[in-house]
Amino acid sequence: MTASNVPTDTAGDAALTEAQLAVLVDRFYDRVRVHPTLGPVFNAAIDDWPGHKALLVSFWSSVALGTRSYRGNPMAKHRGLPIHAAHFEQWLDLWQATASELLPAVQAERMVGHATRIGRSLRYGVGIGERTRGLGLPLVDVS
Ligand code: HEM
Repeated sequence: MTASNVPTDTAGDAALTEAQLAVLVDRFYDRVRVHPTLGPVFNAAIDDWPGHKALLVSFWSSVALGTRSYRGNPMAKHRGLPIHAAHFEQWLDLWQATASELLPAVQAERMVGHATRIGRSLRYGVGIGERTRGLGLPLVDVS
């Protein structure tokens, strides 16, 4: 299904469709590829962009639509990548901007909510969660 077939529901109360997710993923990763700091990380890891996009559509349709089509281990995939906390913020900013442009506000908000939660877990998983900023207590660090 092409972008022109995607139903436009400006009220935002219709159910999100896999076609909408496919357009979101397509536009998002086109932007990621040319992003000054995200691009180099992704372009070094991904050779097959159509394959990556198809995988991510199945991931997001499993998350947002409950299709259970995705099989994989995102945590393991992100470990070992040269990712910093700033990458997660930039990733989320771009996701939010792209979702807001393409989806009705309610759906965009929902997709940003999913990504924020998953992103937080991934950050912990790759060892750059909030806790790595320290405990925030007035203790002397003897490590
Ligand atoms: C909310 C934030 C994020 C989500 C939900 C997310 C989700 C995913 C998913 C589902 C995959 C596919 C895993 C698989 O192969 O089964 C993936 C792969 C990947 N992600 Fe993320 N990701 C996020 C943030 C980031 C960030 C910040 C970066 C780096 C700047 C990043 C870089 C990559 C790369 C390079 C791959 C491909 C890895 C490979 O195939 O070897 N991701 N991501």
